[in-house]
Amino acid sequence: MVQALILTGFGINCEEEFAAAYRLAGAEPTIVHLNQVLHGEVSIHDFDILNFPGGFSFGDDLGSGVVLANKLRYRKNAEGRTLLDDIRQFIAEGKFVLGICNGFQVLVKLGLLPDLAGNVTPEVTLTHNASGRYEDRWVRLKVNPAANTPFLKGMDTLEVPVRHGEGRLIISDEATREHIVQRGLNVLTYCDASGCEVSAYPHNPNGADLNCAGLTDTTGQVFGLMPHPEAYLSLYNHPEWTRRKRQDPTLSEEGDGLRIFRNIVEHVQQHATQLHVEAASAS
Ligand SMILES: NC(=O)CC[C@H](N)C(=O)O
Repeated sequence: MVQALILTGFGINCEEEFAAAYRLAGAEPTIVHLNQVLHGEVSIHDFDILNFPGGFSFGDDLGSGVVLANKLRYRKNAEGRTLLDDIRQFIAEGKFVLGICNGFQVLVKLGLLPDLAGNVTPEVTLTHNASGRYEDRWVRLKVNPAANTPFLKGMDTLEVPVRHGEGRLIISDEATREHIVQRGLNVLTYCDASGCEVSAYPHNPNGADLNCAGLTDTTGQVFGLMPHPEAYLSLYNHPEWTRRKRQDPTLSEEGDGLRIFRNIVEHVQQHATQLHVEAASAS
């Protein structure tokens, strides 16, 4: 069974929704306090997908995700390794990392997204919404057709809620912006009800550069986004479900967000089967 490690602690608060998403997608979720990983009681290497849920880690002090990212970058275990060292090895082994909202902020502040140069130096940042306030509502996203990540395979648009105060992506360097666009790493943009990209408020809730709601790294194995797909697992999570179901009784009872979790779980399953077949034919 595909194993998903879900980190919690220090003010992270979406771990149960993450676990529900992976359970519905056919994986086995394990929720673990970050300290258990930092103290060597749990190894990320026993898992296939490493997950950073949303929340208010360290009360958003110094900027959302900053303290948690620094803990991963600088705190050394008994062998003198940081968790960032382990995460880099995890990615090099072909495994997957997902960060949502505060989790996305951690991956960006850590330099794992977009990580164009491969040296985990932060290249972009996420800061306070241009509206100057916390945005808590539903948005629609368009998947970049150039996206090359199993998380978004076969997807075109999706509706999901946002709830954040610091979701504004800033790309201050022109060369970085060009690289991101050329490689299709800006995998999600805000759009209107008809699926047309719209960068104006309120469609784009935070004023993000490139109208960007989510990024991947160059391998497509690391994926982060501001909106919350784990909060739309069932049609009944949506405020308009009664109206929609009345209009179309055949409407699927699955929420749009579940697709992302199904995608990555299926990808890991297929890859495991492929390795199994290769090992069997080699022996
Ligand atoms: N829902 C969240 O993860 C919020 C992230 C962060 N605390 C912010 O407000 O931007």
